Amino acid sequence: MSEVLLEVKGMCKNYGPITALKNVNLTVCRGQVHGLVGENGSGKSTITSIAAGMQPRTSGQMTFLGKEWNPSSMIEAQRNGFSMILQEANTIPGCTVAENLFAGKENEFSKFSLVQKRRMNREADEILDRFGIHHMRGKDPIDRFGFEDRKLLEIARAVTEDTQILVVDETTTALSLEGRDILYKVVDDMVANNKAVIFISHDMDEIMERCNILTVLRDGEIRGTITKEEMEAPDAVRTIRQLMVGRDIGEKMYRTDFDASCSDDVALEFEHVTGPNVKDFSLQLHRGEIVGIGGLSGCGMHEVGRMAFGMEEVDKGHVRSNGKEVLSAKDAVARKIGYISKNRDTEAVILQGSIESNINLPSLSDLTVGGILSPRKKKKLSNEHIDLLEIKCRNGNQWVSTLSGGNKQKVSFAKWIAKGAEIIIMDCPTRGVDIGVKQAMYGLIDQMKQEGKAILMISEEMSELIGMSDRLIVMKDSKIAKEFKRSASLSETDVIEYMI
Ligand SMILES: Nc1ncnc2c1ncn2[C@@H]1O[C@H](COP(=O)(O)OP(=O)(O)OP(=O)(O)O)[C@@H](O)[C@H]1O
Repeated sequence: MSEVLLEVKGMCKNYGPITALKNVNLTVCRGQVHGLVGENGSGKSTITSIAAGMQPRTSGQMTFLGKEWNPSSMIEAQRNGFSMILQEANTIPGCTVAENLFAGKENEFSKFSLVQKRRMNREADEILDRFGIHHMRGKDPIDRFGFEDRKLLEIARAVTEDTQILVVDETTTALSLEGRDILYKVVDDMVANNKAVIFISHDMDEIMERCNILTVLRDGEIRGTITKEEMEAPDAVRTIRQLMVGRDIGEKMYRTDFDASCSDDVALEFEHVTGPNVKDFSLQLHRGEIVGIGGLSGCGMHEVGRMAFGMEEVDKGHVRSNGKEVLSAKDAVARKIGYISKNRDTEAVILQGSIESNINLPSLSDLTVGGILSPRKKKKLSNEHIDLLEIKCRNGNQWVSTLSGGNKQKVSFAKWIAKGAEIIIMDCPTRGVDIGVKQAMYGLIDQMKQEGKAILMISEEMSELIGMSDRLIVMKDSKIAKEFKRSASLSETDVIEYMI
């Protein structure tokens, strides 16, 4: 075994009555891409965030580079060679790219109490270039960039020459396809330089391809460690899934039918729509139809979703639902349009609110009896959907901010199902969700189609687009580049050809 970098012994973490970690032992060595896998809420982010100095443990010991390890902040951990890329975007709005890149390190650029902005911008550009991120410059305002680009900046911020362990916490699903290549190169370089990566992901293909050792967690406990040799066994994925979930969940993920029929009724229509990053986009989405949209970063697909929900200005053309113009997000909700934003923590859920109030939010008018909100109806609706999506929580009163990433995503999905939305725009709907729940979500999406709902699924996950869509639209440079019909022979290579 190569040199041990991080050793965690008997770690426990309690949040009041909630036990997040029970007696966890973990060893990370040089040269490892150490996968941490487990269902949503199993404790993956808790272990890594404690080791990265974000929060204290309840009990247990850690050593890093052979010494006792008790970092009191992320900055302290990073200075000592332990960095983490968080699940959600963690940039400061209103600042420049360089100010974000060097947040907490401003002193390195100050002379006579003044920050040397030019030097800061220049050094930022050099760092960005080193990572292959040429389209962002130090002087640019961060607010000009979308979620995917801000995530790239976080990668550049987290990794320095001194980084010995990098934690990648469910980062790939937040990235565009090109962004993933940048991340994978960082991971490869870490291994080539005999450092280590702790890699958290729900994508089993990615885990099997990238990692050379795996630790499986369930309910805050380590359930097994799988070596490289064991990962190469023919039934390895099945064994790992069983360890994660505690039961055999089978192989079926997506729809198995190839019947792309739907109603002739148009539920949502884009007529020659032009707006920010979208040019002359036309589409008719029918009742009982799932239309997928895919493309590379900046292709315009996320903006199409925002326009459909009245969140983005339309400069030219029309967006209509049931023949009437969609004027605003409020108007969209009233017309039973739902929208799951990719930007989870800032747009899809209210973090400082309970699970119950988040799930019920779009449905408040339906939960009113004689002008007064019915507490019984509120509780019933939220409890039904907590059960339906298996949201891991104590009860509906728990704040969304205290949920694991995947469980927050389930809340954002649940509220539109609870509303009975007729048209649902889903931007990366299964982001950060574990395999068992993903399977359940695909089943629900298929059921919605059967019930005549209209679904627009925007995604970076090629397999889910191909697996679920009746029609698949590829966008490139703000326009539609190609439309595919549902087919058993459609492959990822066919689709990617039109993206690049
Ligand atoms: N501040 C908090 N208060 C209460 N419970 C919390 C808090 N933070 C985390 N938890 C709980 O700790 C458990 C472990 O969460 P953690 O985020 O580590 O899961 P995870 O395995 O990373 O999940 P995911 O795959 O969804 O990201 C969850 O049940 C979560 O609700």
